[in-house]
Amino acid sequence: MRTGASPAILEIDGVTKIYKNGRGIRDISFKLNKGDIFGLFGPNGAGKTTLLKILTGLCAADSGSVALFGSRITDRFELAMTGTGCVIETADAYEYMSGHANLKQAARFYKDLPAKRIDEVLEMVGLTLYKGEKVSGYSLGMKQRLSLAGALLSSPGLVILDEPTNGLDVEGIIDVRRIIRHLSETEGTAFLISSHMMNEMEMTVNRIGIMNGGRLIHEGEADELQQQGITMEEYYLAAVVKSREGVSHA
Ligand SMILES: Nc1ncnc2c1ncn2[C@@H]1O[C@H](COP(=O)(O)OP(=O)(O)OP(=O)(O)O)[C@@H](O)[C@H]1O
Repeated sequence: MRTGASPAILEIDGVTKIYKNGRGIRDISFKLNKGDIFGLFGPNGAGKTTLLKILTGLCAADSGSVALFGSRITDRFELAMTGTGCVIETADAYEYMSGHANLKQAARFYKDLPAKRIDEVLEMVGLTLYKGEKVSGYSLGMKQRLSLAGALLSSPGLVILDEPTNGLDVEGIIDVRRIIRHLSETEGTAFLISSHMMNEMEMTVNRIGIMNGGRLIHEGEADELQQQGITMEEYYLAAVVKSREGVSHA
């Protein structure tokens, strides 16, 4: 059971970012606690990537605040990002290097990382057999797994994943879900996972946020829906349709 006393791992408060074309995200607020697996769902263009980019410092919000592990990213970016692993959009790996060599390169950014950690994360994502092969010969799914391995290198308390099952086959999707659940249960790692493929993630998340048209139109516990006897997909479609009707009637 989670207590309200422990500090939030991630706290987003009133985040707004509007691009020059008038689109973007408005007034987004929610919190993540230790071990939470938060699924951020929404159709294409809902604003998920914009939010994740703000959370990881890739772009700045117009207003609102983001705190990671109690530190605001605008005040103490490096401190806030310590303990956060992320994969935003397709991660770039050096194609001419092996998977292992790529991770060795990435490991240089972290102080005091034990050498065996690289093999540990490769094992977690099921790439041990292929670790010596050049990334140029990897499938998209293998590249996704390598990105995930990179995000796990520093044993982060929060992992942010943008569309983590993109390009994965069924087995790969099941593996990614297994890794996420295992780390949440055994290490208390929190995950923020954005996806427009709700059915791929609904068995993994314990909390859901639904974005549409730049707004968070629903936020709550995943099992609330089970108690109501509706699937996450049914709820999602109803929420998105309702918010569209709200906009068109406004
Ligand atoms: N750099 C940009 N300049 C102008 N508009 C942008 C920019 N990036 C995103 N947008 C717009 O902001 C809105 C939110 O886009 P965003 O990429 O965050 O959505 P998304 O939910 O991640 O969608 P997808 O699943 O397609 O990646 C969209 O209307 C998009 O067209």
